[in-house]
Amino acid sequence: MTGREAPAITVAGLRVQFGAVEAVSGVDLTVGAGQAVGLLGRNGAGKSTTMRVLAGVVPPTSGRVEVCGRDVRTEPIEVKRLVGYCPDVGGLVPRATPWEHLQLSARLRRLTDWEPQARDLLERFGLGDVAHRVTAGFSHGMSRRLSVVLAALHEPAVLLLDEPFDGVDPTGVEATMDVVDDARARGAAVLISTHLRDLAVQACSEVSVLRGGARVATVEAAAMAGEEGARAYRALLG
Ligand SMILES: Nc1ncnc2c1ncn2[C@@H]1O[C@H](COP(=O)(O)OP(=O)(O)OP(=O)(O)O)[C@@H](O)[C@H]1O
Repeated sequence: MTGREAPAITVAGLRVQFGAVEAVSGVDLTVGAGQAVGLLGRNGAGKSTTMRVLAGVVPPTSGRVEVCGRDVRTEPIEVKRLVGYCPDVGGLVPRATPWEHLQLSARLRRLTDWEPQARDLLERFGLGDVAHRVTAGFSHGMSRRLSVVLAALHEPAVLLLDEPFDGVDPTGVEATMDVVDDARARGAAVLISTHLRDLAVQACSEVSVLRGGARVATVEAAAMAGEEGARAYRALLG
């Protein structure tokens, strides 16, 4: 299968073991080009670990994980090139400014003509005024916003957003929704892990629910909306 024919994200029978802890014990997931899928589940369900495997940060213990047809195990550099990843925590250098983060990211990815896109993203996320301030003093929401900006800079084929809405105010949420919509419009695949069910419904076409490291359901996002969706979600959480 060539990269062009493959789904943007393929996860089949993923297991991840950390010593005695089985963080992921059977996740299957497919995200096609132009699709956004939400990952829901309780704390410790395995959402971030699944994201980390897709980002090439954590190796799978077993299973098949591919990004645009590239195996995360055998083609990690190519996978990192294809993916834009907003981790759930960390990832920012306290002594560096947003602009320096963007410069570094652009250099590592050998991007050219990236500055207009970087300025546009910083403005959209309300970070224009702090572009040259070190991130050490950033609030949680500001750091989240910058992490989304960094994930989106190179217009990746696969956008992985882990808790992008956590502690983010409504304008930041709106900017993130725009980034997701833009990504889908240019044919990228988006995977969003969040505890905010309503925002997952808003951003995504499908939602997968993880429980105890395994996928228990994949449903149309609309099925998770409102009071009825809340009941359906609670039933899936067990
Ligand atoms: N590096 C690690 N070493 C040991 N255990 C880990 C490690 N990373 C994750 N785990 C464990 O794997 C399980 C799944 O964690 P994960 O962070 O993937 O869950 P999550 O669904 O993202 O949770 P949350 O919603 O709280 O962010 C948890 O039991 C966690 O303690």
